Amino acid sequence: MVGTVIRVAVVGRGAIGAVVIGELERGRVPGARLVATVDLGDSLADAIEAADLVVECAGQRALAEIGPAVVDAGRDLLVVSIGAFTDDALLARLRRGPGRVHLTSGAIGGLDLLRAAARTGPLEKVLIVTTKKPATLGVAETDGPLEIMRGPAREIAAAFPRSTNVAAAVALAVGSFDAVEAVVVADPAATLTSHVIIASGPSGDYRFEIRNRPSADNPASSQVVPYAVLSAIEELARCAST
Ligand SMILES: NC(=O)C1=CN([C@@H]2O[C@H](COP(=O)(O)OP(=O)(O)OC[C@H]3O[C@@H](n4cnc5c(N)ncnc54)[C@H](OP(=O)(O)O)[C@@H]3O)[C@@H](O)[C@H]2O)C=CC1
Ligand SMILES: O=C([O-])CC(=O)C(=O)O
Repeated sequence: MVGTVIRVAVVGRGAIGAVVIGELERGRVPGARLVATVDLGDSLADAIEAADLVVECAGQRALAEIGPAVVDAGRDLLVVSIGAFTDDALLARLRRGPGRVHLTSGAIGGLDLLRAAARTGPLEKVLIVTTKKPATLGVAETDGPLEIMRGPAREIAAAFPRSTNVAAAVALAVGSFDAVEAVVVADPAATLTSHVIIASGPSGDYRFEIRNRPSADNPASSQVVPYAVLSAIEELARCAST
C-alpha cells in the first residue's frame, strides 16, 4: 500500500472546516487529497461515495445526523464535535462500523498521558476548567471572572455544544463522562481561551494549562483546532500508506 493517497471529504465550511479545506487544497497534507466539501444543503451521499475519510467540522447535531451514514458506508470518520458523544448510544452506533471513528485532539493536549494514567487505576480526580469571554459563551457580560456552570463532563459538554467539546475529549480519554468534573468560567479579560486540566491517580499528579488564541472567524473555537485536524489527517494518511 506504499504511495496510497487518502481521499478526504470535509463536512462544515465554518471557522474550522474552511482552514482544513484551504490547507488540503494547497497540498499541505502529504498523502491526503480533498475530494469534496459539504455544507448545509449539499449532498452528503456524493461526498461519502467519493471519500475514504469524512472529516466532521459541523457541530454536535450535524455529527449525530451524518455519522451513521458515513460509517455504515465503510468510510472512516474524523470527529471534531466530540461532545456529541455525551450520547452513549451515538458513540456505540458509530463504533459498530464498518467505518472507523477517530477523534481529533482539538483545542487541547495531554490526552495520551491521561489515557495512560487512567489505565494504572481509577483516577481520584479529573477536572477541566474552561475560561472564555462571556459573549463567546453566549452569556451576559460579567464584571470579572464568573463561574457559569460546574458539573459532570456529560452535562457541560451538552450544555455548551460550541465551547466545551474538550470536556468530552478528556472524559473519553479517561473512560468516564461522569468521573470528570467540568467548569465553565466567563471572563471579560480572557483574550485567550484557557483550558486547565487537573488529574491525579496512582501514577501521579497532572496539570496542563492551555491558553489558545480564539479563531477570528468564530471566537468560540480556538485557532489551533483546524491544525489539530490536519495533523490527524496526516497521521491517518501515513497509516494508510504503510
Ligand atoms: N474538539 C474540539 O476541541 C473542538 C470542537 N469544536 C466543535 O467544532 C464545531 C465546528 O466549529 P466551527 O467551525 O468553529 O463552527 P462554525 O459555526 O464556524 O462552522 C460550522 C459550519 O458547519 C455548518 N453545518 C451545520 N450543520 C451542518 C450539516 N448538517 N452539514 C454540513 N454543514 C453543517 C454550519 O453551517 P451554518 O452556519 O449554515 O449553520 C457552519 O458553516 C463546533 O460546533 C464545536 O462543536 C470546536 C472547537 C474545539
Ligand atoms: O476551541 C476551544 O478552545 C474549545 C472549544 O471550543 C470546544 O471544546 O468546543
